[in-house]
Amino acid sequence: MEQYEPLEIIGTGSFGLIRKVRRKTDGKILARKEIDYRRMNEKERNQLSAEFSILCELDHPNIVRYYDRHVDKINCMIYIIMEYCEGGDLSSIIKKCKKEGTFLSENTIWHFFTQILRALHECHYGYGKNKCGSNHSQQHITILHRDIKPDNVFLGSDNKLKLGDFGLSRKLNLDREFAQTYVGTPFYMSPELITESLYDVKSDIWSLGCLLYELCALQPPFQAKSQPVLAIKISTGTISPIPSRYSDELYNIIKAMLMVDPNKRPTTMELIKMLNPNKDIAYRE
Ligand SMILES: CNC(=O)c1c(C)[nH]c(/C=C2\C(=O)Nc3ccc(Cl)cc32)c1C
Repeated sequence: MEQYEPLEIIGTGSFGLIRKVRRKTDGKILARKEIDYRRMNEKERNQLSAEFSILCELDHPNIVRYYDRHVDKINCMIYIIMEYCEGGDLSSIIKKCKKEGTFLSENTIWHFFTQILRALHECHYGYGKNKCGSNHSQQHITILHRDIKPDNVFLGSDNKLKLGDFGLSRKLNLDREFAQTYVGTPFYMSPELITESLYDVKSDIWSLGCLLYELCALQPPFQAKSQPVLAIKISTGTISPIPSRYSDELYNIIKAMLMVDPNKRPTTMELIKMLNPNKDIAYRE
């Protein structure tokens, strides 16, 4: 770890904190997730191993780039070196709007949504990049993020959004295999998790719908003071309208992703096809 000069702590991720670091060889600024594995149980250590194997597979402009990992056995620490995102997370951007009494423009919301959708499409239908030397040939893999929320989407130095923190993610070998246990943020928990505790690609789509709703309304679509009441609200799937400043098209996409029946929710491919290319014209790559 002497390769990196530690700088300030910038946030917390799954299992540990996130610190800004400077790579000594070239001065490049990176982000380091620091995990004390003494405090981790067997299940958490397995999940961390899963995160690492997932990070090795992903290489996409809208996914936080993974660089390296180190184990410090003396201090029982694991360090994961990743891309630094100087714009911070979407949660801070939403909080800033609420504080200032402003809303994100529809154009910005389409721009943000398009990028997160591309990242999620890569997770659900991409091909492994095996960047860490594993010898499997490029094959289709399904990666469930399982904790899509504004805190896990970051703004990179290239002004691109990056889906991050795969600390709760799961790689599925079979497309329809379910990840048996649910973890993640209750606000964004999908109805099928409340009833059956099964998680698949359509559960990520639900969370993406919750995130898109929150970009518009500056609050989650389902809120309650207790988890049982929250579970009832989620199971009904009833949402309040988004501010009238936004188009019906935006509201319709949110409603499609928040269908209680997961089979009625669109896939990332169907969403990409629904998006009118003109919606992103201001930011076309
Ligand atoms: C107040 N903190 C920030 O503005 C902030 C900044 C400038 N960067 C971050 C976070 C990350 C960052 O910059 N790179 C990351 C890679 C993985 C994960 Cl899980 C998080 C990050 C944060 C939370």
